[in-house]
Amino acid sequence: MSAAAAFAPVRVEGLSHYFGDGASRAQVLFDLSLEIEPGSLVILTGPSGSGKTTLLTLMGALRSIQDGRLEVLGTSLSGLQGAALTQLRRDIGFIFQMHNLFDSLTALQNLIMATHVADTPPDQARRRCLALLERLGLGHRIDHKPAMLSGGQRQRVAVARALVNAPRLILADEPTAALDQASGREVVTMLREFAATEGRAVVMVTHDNRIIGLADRIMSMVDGRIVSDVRVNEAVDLSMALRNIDLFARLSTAELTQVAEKMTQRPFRDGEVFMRQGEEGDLFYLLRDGQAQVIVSQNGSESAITTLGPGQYFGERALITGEPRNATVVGRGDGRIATLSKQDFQQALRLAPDLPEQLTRIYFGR
Ligand SMILES: Nc1ncnc2c1ncn2[C@@H]1O[C@H](COP(=O)(O)OP(=O)(O)OP(=O)(O)O)[C@@H](O)[C@H]1O
Repeated sequence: MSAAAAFAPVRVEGLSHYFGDGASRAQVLFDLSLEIEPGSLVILTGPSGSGKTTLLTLMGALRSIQDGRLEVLGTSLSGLQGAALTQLRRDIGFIFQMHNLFDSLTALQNLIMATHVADTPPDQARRRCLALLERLGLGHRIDHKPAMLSGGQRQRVAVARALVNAPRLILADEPTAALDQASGREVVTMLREFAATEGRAVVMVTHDNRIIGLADRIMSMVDGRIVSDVRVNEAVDLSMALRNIDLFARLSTAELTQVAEKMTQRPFRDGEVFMRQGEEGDLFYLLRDGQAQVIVSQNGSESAITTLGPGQYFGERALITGEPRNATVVGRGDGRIATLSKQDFQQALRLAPDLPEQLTRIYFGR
């Protein structure tokens, strides 16, 4: 197992979720798998009702796991209860739309109150709370109660409160909704620094386009599924890798970036079967890290015909010809793979004007 995998703050495998019973039972999350690396600020975005908050509350151990696996800070949440559940929630900082500050306490007291769960010596706790409020531009408001603060100031107190015990994971739902652009960026920049310097992670649900550029990674959900998963720095990297692929070599930088943004990248484990001979093809694969073995079965016997390495691709033939997969491809060792849906792949090919002719030559020999 790689070091990153061993310490993933959040690991989701085959997670599904349902609301309601009997005839009104509705599935809202569909077989999600993802891993969040330490040190990253991840934005979860997508249309209303796509399942973002449901996923976030599952990660926060605020709902029971129904189907699949979810590990947070190394602890599996299935069946977790009692003291173990309380302990885990203490390691998580929550920032929700309803900030739940205590109305009868001042900003500073709200923060100090939150430090009580962590057995911090009172002097130290007070100093830390003051420094955080100062940092969030609330140094002159420490003795104000929530009713005397603006919506944006209340939200910043809630952010400070989530950070005060230095949790290893922060889950935030629309933390900038009540803030103007400058304060929104300030809050998110602070969360990002927090994630990066302490090796922690922040997962944030947002519709706020003004802050999306601050994320390390952007996951988009539609109808309970993750439809794209882009590591921001990696998108640039990925478009460089695409440029080296003959199929895409004629695309402009802007077009390559567009394609890269539609790709999903994820880790894979030794032995994972990416595609099987005889099946219909629905994805294009680009190997980012690690190796993959191409196996062809003929007359009942299997032979490994080649091993692919980083930067090499597979799966294009079935998407172009419409024929079933002509080989099985299996991951060898742990690695990372990027995939593109059939529809996005075909759209990308259409961007290169003379490509269809070339492809006909290559794949149909005409
Ligand atoms: N407690 C509940 N009981 C029944 N259905 C629910 C419940 N909570 C959420 N849902 C449904 O689950 C789906 C996903 O909701 P969720 O709140 O996770 O979406 P979201 O992407 O966070 O939306 P928004 O951006 O509007 O907050 C929606 O169809 C919603 O109506």
